[in-house]
Amino acid sequence: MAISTSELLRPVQAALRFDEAALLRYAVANVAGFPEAPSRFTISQFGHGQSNPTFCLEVASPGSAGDVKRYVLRKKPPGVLLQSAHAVEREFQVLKALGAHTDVPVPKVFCLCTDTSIIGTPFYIMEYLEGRIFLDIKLPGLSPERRKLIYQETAKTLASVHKADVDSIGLQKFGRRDNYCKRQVERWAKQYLSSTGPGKPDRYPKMLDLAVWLRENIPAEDTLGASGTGIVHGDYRIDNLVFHPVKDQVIGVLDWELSTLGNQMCDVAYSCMAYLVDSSLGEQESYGGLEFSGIPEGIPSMAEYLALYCSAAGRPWPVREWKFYVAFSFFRGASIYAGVYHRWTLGNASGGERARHAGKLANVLIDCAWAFIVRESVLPNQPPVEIFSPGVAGKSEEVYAHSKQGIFVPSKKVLELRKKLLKFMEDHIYPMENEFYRLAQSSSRWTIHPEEEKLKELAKQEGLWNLWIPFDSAARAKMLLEGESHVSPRVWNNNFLGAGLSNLEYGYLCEIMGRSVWAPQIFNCGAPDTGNMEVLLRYGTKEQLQEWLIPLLEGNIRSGFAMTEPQVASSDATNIECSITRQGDFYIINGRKWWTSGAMDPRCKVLIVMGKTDFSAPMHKQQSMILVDANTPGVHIKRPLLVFGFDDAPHGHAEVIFENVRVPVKNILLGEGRGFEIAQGRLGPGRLHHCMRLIGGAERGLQMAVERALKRKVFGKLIAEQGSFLSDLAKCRIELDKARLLVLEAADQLDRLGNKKARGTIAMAKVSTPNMTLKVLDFAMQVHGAAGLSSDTVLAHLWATARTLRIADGPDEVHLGTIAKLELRRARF
Ligand SMILES: Cc1cc2nc3c(=O)[nH]c(=O)nc-3n(C[C@H](O)[C@H](O)[C@H](O)COP(=O)(O)OP(=O)(O)OC[C@H]3O[C@@H](n4cnc5c(N)ncnc54)[C@H](O)[C@@H]3O)c2cc1C
Repeated sequence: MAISTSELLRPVQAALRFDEAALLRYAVANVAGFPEAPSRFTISQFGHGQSNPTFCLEVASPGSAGDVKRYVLRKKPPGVLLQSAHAVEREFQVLKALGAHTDVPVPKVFCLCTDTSIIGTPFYIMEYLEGRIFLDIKLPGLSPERRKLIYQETAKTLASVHKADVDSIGLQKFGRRDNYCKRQVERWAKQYLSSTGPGKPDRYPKMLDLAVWLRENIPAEDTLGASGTGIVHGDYRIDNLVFHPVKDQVIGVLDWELSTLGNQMCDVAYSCMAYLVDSSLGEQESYGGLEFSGIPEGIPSMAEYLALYCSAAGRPWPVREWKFYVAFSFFRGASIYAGVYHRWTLGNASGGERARHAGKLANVLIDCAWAFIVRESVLPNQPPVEIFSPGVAGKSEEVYAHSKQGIFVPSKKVLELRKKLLKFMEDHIYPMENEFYRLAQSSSRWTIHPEEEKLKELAKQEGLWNLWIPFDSAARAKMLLEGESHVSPRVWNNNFLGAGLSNLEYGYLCEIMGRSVWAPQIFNCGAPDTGNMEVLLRYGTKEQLQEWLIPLLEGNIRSGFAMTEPQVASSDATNIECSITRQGDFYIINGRKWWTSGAMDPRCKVLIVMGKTDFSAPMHKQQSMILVDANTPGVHIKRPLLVFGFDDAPHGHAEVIFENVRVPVKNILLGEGRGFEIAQGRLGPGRLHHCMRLIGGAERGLQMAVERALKRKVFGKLIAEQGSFLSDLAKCRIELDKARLLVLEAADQLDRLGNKKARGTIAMAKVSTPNMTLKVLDFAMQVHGAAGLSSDTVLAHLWATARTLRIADGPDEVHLGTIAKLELRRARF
């Protein structure tokens, strides 16, 4: 459980007492609003913390009916101090700048006193923050959901500190930014030497070796002093944060004694120390951190915490340099604890008797550094993404927030986007449909209508571009690509990584795009591009992202997904026969695919091909996915396939032969044998996007049916006045709204629980939505009479598309099998 700020207060230690009357006179004169002749003035000391002694001043004004004001005083410790340590003047400076000019949560500072005649040392007075402090990093007594929120907030707050622009808040001279690590290694090495040795506590030789290793492994980025530099807090830990008394929100970052400017990744590594070592002072058997003692449910792993930080701060994933930063943190900690221990031997450690253990702890940290250095791997190559899903906690708060209005109520942001989208459809898409159809039925059908590219630019300008990208996938790509000079600034400036929506939020927008078969691609939200981009966002390497994802995000190229083969039942992908065989630095692909949607499009430049890299491996480890440049020799586009006579030009569904196609090894996605894993990641959201679009198609059909029925008379009455019409209309509305709710529920589950756990509901949506859409469109066609079956209305094309989706992305029977299997499993347990 957390402890409240006031619970940390203790009587002042005898060695730290000072002249209270002098302080009172000073405070009255220098702190605005400080009661002038208080009826009560008491001082207590915060019992937590080791460095600068910190006190609570309680002041009651006369006649104020017992109202007590609280302030916090922080001072240097008495006695001889190490040079540059305990710099309360610097603490004051950084708190003042951050408080005045940024959103970083810090206590307000009132005055700094450098006159040592008042209470013996310099001090400053600041705001007292009543809130919760989590002294135990395991957060006992909290639910997993709240633990996750507390750690998310901790990572985000550190990112907010690091994002402060020191040049514009007057802190540009607060420290040097270049060569920070190099200078820090020397500083703490020197400090260690001055706290240990002859006549002082023993020196640990491994510490000297550690200094050598660090000097030899300083990251190249350290010399640059540009990106990744700025404010470094220096002691950023969860117990230096004050959380709001009720909400899981940081209201104050404390203890800025070690703050400076420099390489901020040092700060991040330091804030991860709790995962690796328990550095609380005390007599203990083991000093193992969370990774050793077990990470309590809800608390993210170190890699996840780091990913949260990198995402919030917009920093690249530090896989190469992480060993240095962590080892440096241990080194610095060891030097600090050696200093604390030395001061204890001299009798002036502010932490009192607990400081007797600091010497031992310093040596533990040195051993931990070496244990970390010799680890083979310290971080996954790519940041984990699961932690970005809102989780149960996000959901429960969301549900609570919405409970006054209903669960599926779109946010203001979504409503605004929806309004814009509806207008765009009215102004630009519906009026162009006939024109698009005309070209698609002409001899130039496999070319792009010039208006399409113009509308794409307009959609970008309107902020209606790539709305499908879920925020967690965007976060991973940002981490991998941020700072890469050859990524066009357009990607960042124009929100090409989406609007930060969840799948649920996208659901409200995608269905509007689904009202016209031409719309999704105008917003770069069409299949199969979205599924292919999702694969790259989730599983691509940095190089793959640069080569293929960026042009796809920009809408400069299109893509295809080649899995289905004519000669085998492809609803069971284990049957696939296409071979992907390694030869030196290349893979050779041989196989025959069909229904590769989009492959006829002149802009289609890349295909994701699924095939087998190892025919002898276990069933689900045989398949791999590989990126194939569509212009590679041996890729033969044979013919477009027709769906009830529609060839869907200029997009098309192609039969493609792969004949000895040579593809560089770097094009493999995720690794050999990982094809099924990727398919799971791709198909979940992709299937739901189809369903969302179908809801829109059904909605348009229903609207057209009503409009027709209100205009056309049969046997003396409007169709809308016929009883059979009314009853069918009502039934269609019921079916449509049922399916919509199921799709939204599946999207919500996808956000909260992930692909695997949401698969049952996704399967239900995937079966019910095309079947519902077919019924509604059939009704609309019936109301239109023969016109409904012609190409004079959009109904026939919408119907043909809906019919394909009882087969494409898995036939109904396969999804029904999934639902039934889960149902039986539920019954058994
Ligand atoms: C318009 C359209 C676009 C497409 N786009 C693409 C694309 O871009 N890329 C791509 O790779 N593929 C694409 N496909 C192909 C599609 O994914 C496959 O058609 C689908 O997976 C089914 O495979 P299949 O055709 O080989 O049918 P089969 O596997 O031969 O199945 C035939 C039938 O068998 C029955 N069946 C299957 N499994 C079961 C079961 N477990 N229980 C009971 N009955 C069962 C079902 O009735 C099923 O329809 C597209 C298809 C269409 C129509």
